[in-house]
Amino acid sequence: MEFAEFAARASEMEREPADLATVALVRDLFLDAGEDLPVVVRFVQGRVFPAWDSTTLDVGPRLLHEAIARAAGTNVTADDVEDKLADIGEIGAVAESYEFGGQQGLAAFAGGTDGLTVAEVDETLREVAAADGEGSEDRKLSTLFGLFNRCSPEEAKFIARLVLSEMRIGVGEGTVRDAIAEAFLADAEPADAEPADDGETTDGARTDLSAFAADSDPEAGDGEAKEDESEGDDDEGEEADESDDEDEGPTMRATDDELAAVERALQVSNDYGMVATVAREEGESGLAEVRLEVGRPVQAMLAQAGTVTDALAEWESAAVETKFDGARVQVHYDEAEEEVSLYSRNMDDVTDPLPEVVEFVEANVGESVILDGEVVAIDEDGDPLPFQEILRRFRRKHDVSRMREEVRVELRAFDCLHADGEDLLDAPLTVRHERLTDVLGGTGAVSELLVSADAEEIAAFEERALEAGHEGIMLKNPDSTYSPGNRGRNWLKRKPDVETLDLVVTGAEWGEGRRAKFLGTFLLSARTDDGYETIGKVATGITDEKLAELTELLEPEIQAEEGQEVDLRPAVVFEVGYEEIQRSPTYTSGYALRFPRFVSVREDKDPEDADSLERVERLADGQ
Ligand SMILES: Nc1ncnc2c1ncn2[C@@H]1O[C@H](COP(=O)(O)OP(=O)(O)OP(=O)(O)O)[C@@H](O)[C@H]1O
Repeated sequence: MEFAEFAARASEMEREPADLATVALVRDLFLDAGEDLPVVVRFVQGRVFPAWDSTTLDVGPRLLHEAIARAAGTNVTADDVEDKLADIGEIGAVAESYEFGGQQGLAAFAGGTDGLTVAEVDETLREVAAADGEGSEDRKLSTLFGLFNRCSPEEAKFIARLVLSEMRIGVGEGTVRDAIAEAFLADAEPADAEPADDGETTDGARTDLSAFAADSDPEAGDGEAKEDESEGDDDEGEEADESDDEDEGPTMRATDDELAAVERALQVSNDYGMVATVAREEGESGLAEVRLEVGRPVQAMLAQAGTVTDALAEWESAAVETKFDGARVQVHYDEAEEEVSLYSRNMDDVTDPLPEVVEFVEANVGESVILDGEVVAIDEDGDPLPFQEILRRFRRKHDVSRMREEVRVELRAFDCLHADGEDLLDAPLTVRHERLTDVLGGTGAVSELLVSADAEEIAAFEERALEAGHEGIMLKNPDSTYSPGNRGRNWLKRKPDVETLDLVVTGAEWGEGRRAKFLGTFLLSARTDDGYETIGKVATGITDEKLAELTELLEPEIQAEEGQEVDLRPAVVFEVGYEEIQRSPTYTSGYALRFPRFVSVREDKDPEDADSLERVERLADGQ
């Protein structure tokens, strides 16, 4: 395909305000792309390389401005280009404002047969990326100059944007996915036929299916013409239907299954060009065969904020893990090549900055795997250091060995996406975790997993995690599959408590079994003008040492005992976190704390300084 043709189509997309009409334009471009399909699919998204490939052109704005200036003529300087950029605000429009390369460029623009092709642009931009080492700036500059020199203004607009990886034509990942499905999987419908499902259903499905694309799409919502191309709006949908019927000939509509087939293949591969080609050549069954590949990163599954109450309401039980305060890392080990590669949350290659993780994997993993986890910085005692410390290591290109001395890092793995030739994305979390334990068992790098339906047990787990210096806990649906790039409700990062309350301990219970000599569960009360009203119990599932300390503190205050229960003289104040205050007949205050969590003993406070029932009421009203 001639690049002038591509540029003209891209301009049309830029002008088109409606989402569905844009999908139709992209679809038609894909249908006409022939052997350039993979390149065209990447170019509409402003990419030269597939999403999984972190290779960049490594061309800064100044170099691009120089190249444009040179091609624009002897009387134009990079400073002129920059002045214009300050006026116009966008490099594509600036590039478009010049006449490049005299007659040659104009001939191409006029549809001359010796015009620049999409394949040539791709090849040239790859040459730019490959220029490395001494003199590479000059080589990049002259290669780009050569390219601009052959451009019409419209072509130059898109070359400039491609160099900076932003097409600004309102085509995000959701649009490309829909266009692939419509171009290569959907059946054509007659122009005057009513769609089998009405537009609303199809649009609704698109919105759902687009969840991952909207989250992970750096362009989502950024398109000038279309706010979020993956979100179907009813009005726009209708409008687009009409214009499709009038102007575009048959309306192709991919089914939910077809869209899902494309989406799955994209999630697994992060290679839009390859997926489009497979869809065209082999259809849905070919797409179903697209597998994870060791060495090709996958998008990380993400979490929403949530509470223990949410987790236990949504699932029968929750899989609870420590939330490590580090940086996300995806570990790939190729057994045949004996090669480890590490990727960041954005799929950037971070292998070189983390040699000790590489060494750890080489020493401990004996099969090909893709693991998900976190790298954490730790001190000499093995305790976690704050997140900022890991950042000092994560993207470092220089002085890695010196930094290695300064900041120690370790892997904490929490998921296994692939092991020994088997993709595990569709396996339940608990099964993936078992596989992870097989892979790394005995190394201490596997994140502990507690599956529990008991809020107290979860509170105890959280307390241990916090005591050990971690950020908190993650709550996951034990049956959930791994959905790359998705920020769904299957992974919840527990919201930190909004407030804490300082409450008086007015009762307690002796523990059981090994803990029979410790007071374990504590009855909490809020202060009123006449005394104290109970509001909840907190079970501090902390260490024996801590329980012994609290027992020693509270035992002298015991006023009465009945079975395991004791009455305590109001003397000690606990700071307690909670998720919510509810009205409840269980306690004398008429309120109960949901998911109370012991934070500390307020040694500096007497019972008179504790929080009043009035404050509890105010907080409950304000929730
Ligand atoms: N056990 C774990 N399971 C999953 N993620 C974990 C775990 N421990 C730590 N994490 C980290 O927690 C992140 C999610 O929560 P967090 O709020 O810290 O991330 P963020 O980058 O600030 O925000 P977000 O990921 O929500 O955009 C994950 O991306 C991962 O890096």
